Amino acid sequence: MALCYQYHQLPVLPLDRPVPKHVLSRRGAISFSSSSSLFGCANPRVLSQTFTISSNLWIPSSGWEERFLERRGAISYESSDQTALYIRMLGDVRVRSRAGFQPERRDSHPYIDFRLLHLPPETGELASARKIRRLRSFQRYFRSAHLFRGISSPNSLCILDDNYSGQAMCMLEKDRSWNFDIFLFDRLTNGNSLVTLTFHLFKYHGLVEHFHLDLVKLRQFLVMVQEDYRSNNPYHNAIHAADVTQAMNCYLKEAKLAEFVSPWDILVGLLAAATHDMDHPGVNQSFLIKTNHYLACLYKNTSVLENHHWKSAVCVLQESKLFSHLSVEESYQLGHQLGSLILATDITRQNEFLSQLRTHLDMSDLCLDNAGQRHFMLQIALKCADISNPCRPWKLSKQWSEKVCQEFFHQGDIERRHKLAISQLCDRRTETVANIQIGFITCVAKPLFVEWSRFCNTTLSRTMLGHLSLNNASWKGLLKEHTRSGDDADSITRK
Ligand SMILES: Nc1ncnc2c1ncn2[C@@H]1O[C@@H]2COP(=O)(O)O[C@H]2[C@H]1O
Repeated sequence: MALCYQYHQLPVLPLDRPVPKHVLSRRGAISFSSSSSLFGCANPRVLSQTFTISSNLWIPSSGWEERFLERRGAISYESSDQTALYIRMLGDVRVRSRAGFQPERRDSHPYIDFRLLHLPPETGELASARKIRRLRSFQRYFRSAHLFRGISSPNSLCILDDNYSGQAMCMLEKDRSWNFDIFLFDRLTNGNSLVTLTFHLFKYHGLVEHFHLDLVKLRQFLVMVQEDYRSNNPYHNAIHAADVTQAMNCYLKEAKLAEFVSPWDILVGLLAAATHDMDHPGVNQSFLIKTNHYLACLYKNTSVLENHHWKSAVCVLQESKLFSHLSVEESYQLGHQLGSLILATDITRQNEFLSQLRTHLDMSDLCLDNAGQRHFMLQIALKCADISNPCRPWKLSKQWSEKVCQEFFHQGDIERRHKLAISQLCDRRTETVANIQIGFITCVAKPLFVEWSRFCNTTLSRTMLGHLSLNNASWKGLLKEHTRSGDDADSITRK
């Protein structure tokens, strides 16, 4: 069965209509057959002129190939990769036809316009769902357009926004607190935690002055990054990126690193944290491989997602022109080091990094005034930040655990529905959140954080290990309770 992966709204859908020659994808993403010469940067603004949307499927307008090819001049691509000019996936669909649509407040939950409830009944459930999705896209567009221009919402709730902004600013004063509640911060910033936090950190670290950054371009860049995360992913969304950026900032301030890191290291570290999961589709690599997704083909089944996140980041960097004043060599180094950090977050490479770190610590041979070794420690720091959620206080950690498992189980549901082999940890009928957490903490998180604590030897690194043990114990307690009462799998996290 031919499968087409729908980005904005899982699941995989059987293709029930002829597909235009090179176009394989649906709304929210565009892909091309691997043999196509049309690998290029699918910029939403270009695509909205080039394609029309019909029944949720992108249909090319006449002359689209020429127009699309024109765009290739502005695309970044690896000169070493002959076939693969990079495809920037379409992060959003701009729906422009809804004049008079009033924006409403949005918190970290998906936006829903409740007037949809009053639509005539014959529109049916599917049509309503589609409209909700389109309105949500519009909301994102509207919100970002306002952010660009610094315009606040015209309705009365902007008074509350000011109030919330004040509270968010108070939170930023404790930007290095390990108890930093990123979920609350996201609500207080009206869903803009990634933009607000990263913008603040760039200013706090003096990166704006040091690299002569244009503040407007910086904000536009961060808005584009945030927009490229998919808000309907329970876990791999912009709040996760903000959480990782906050953790990375804490780690950059750890004495052993802080003594040596340069403004350049801080710049690359924060950029990598903010962009490290850009345009994550909410499914893992094995899913992309088994559904013959074009990204798997493009990146030859190796670090497929991480390569995609990196290339998405580079595209947005270029589009924003934030670093257009850097020399060719500096720009190359920025892209290269960003890639090396993001690629290190591939969890399948965990042992490779862990054993290198162990060896260095055993030999006490880490020399952080060497740029290469500093970069290695930045890779480790980003890896730690990426999986730091089990080291947060229980109230925060539990939420992340539920979200990541929700994403796993959603993938498993799709696989079951389409009679694909259900990926490890993704079967809600056999797995529980508690079991997954105990396994993840024991086999993945603890070994890494033990070494990290050996390296840092600070209060923070010991605090993280403390939370890790407490959280593990809490999950074990929940599991025991669950086993005694014979509850169903889902109820285990409700307790
Ligand atoms: N709390 C958690 N429980 C289980 N797996 C996790 C948890 N946090 C992170 N992960 C996994 O660690 C992976 C790190 O890389 P990814 O973000 O691609 O995907 C992440 C998840 O698969």
